[in-house]
Amino acid sequence: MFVVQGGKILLIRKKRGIGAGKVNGPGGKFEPGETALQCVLREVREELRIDVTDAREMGVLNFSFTCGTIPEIRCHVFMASSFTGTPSETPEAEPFWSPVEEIPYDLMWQDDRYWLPAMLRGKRFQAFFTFEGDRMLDYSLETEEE
Ligand SMILES: COc1nc(N)nc2c1ncn2[C@H]1C[C@H](O)[C@@H](COP(=O)(O)OP(=O)(O)OP(=O)(O)O)O1
Repeated sequence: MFVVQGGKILLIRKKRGIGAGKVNGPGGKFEPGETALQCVLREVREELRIDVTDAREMGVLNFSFTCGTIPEIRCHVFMASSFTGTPSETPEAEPFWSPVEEIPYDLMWQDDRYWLPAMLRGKRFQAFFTFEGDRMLDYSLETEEE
């Protein structure tokens, strides 16, 4: 989930789980029976203690890993601009606001720099990425017409 307000984007330093130590948006794994929207709203509440009120799904990321022991990940990406509550640090995440022009891509998963700029221009997208550990090997990206 990427909340954007007044030219700033709400990011987290992830403290545990997949991608611990990286900067990302809040998010996490489905619980049984959840839709993607229910999942992301719950994860944002758990990780940042806020309730997003206008989530919209913008795209899907498909990750595969060369090692064969990590299962493929299908990741639904949402954007929003309003929420209730105050973003707060939790055992899972430390929130911070970044100017949209200064997103710290070098601290994020390598795929983010390929699709996040298009999403921030309001474009929906679908992408496929192959990773070897933390290193991105290959990708394909489809976005809506500019
Ligand atoms: C492989 O590349 C990835 N790129 C990006 N941009 N994001 C990724 C990548 N791999 C995983 N993610 C995202 C997807 C989720 O938002 C988190 C993974 O969260 P995790 O499964 O660790 O979630 P937890 O917080 O542990 O969830 P539970 O609370 O359900 O255990 O990273």
